[in-house]
Amino acid sequence: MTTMTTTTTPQQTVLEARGVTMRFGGLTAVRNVDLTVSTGEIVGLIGPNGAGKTTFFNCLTGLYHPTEGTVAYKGTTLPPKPHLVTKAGMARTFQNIRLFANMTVLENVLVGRHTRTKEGLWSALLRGPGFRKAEAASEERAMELLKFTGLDHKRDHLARSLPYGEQRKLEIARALASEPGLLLLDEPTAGMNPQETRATEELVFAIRDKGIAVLVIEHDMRFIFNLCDRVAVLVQGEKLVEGTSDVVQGDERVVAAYLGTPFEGAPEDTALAEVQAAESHAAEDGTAGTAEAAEEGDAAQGDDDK
Ligand SMILES: Nc1ncnc2c1ncn2[C@@H]1O[C@H](COP(=O)(O)OP(=O)(O)OP(=O)(O)O)[C@@H](O)[C@H]1O
Repeated sequence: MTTMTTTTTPQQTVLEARGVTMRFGGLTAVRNVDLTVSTGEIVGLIGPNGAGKTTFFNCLTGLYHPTEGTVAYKGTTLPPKPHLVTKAGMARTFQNIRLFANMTVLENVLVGRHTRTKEGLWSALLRGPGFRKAEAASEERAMELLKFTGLDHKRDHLARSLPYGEQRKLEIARALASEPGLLLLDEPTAGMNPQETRATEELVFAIRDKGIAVLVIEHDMRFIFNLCDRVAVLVQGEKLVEGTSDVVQGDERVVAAYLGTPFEGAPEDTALAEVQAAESHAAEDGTAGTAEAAEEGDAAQGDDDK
């Protein structure tokens, strides 16, 4: 047996979700999901529509109180309260953009800094005197983030006047304003054209290079497989597969889950194998061509065409 020597940089676990389950009445949207994200990692969370991805994000970020399970950030279990989760170091964007539409680009980022200033959210939104004082100190950092996301030239534009792709970038800038160690992105390229998607890919790599771990939900598979060090696949609330992009792309269960087609070992497959075995047995016995065999053969052909 050969011994393999690996050189790995020590990684810190940033996020550790254990046995997360979320039930809505009789519906279990997320079932017993474990997931870890470490420093320096970009992890993807994929799955068909309704698989439970956003519900899982909501459990991680305190919007939902999971029915079972725990969520820890850098070894400390988080209370299910969004502002405390953000304060601890986890920030997120939303599937449906949630900006302050009538505030400027700069103001949106400044509001995102409220967990890192002494002023609270209401003071930031109402722009009280305390906030104005803190604002002066925060502005430099906010401008750095606008530059980083390529929005510095739009600082005084109202958020609602930005094109869609820039609104998504602004959401990311605002999330970064809370100085997170982990950024959760919910469908960051939804509605983007291919150029904007590529730019977002570059932006996520740059965020990772700044030492911020990233967990991203996305339906654009090219984006996910280009970007992620590891991908977890949720299907009907359960984690079906987790691995590198290559492992996930090569897993027939994932393809089957997306296409709704049977895979090797699936019950439909066993039935098909039984039909084929019966057919060849009939052919050996010289009974091929009977009505029964023809019917079974048609059924098998029908399955193949699906
Ligand atoms: N607040 C809620 N109350 C009841 N059911 C909910 C709630 N939120 C989500 N669900 C249900 O939980 C399941 C998972 O939904 P979720 O939005 O998490 O899936 P998703 O994987 O994010 O889907 P998509 O890719 O379409 O965004 C769905 O059946 C959904 O209808």
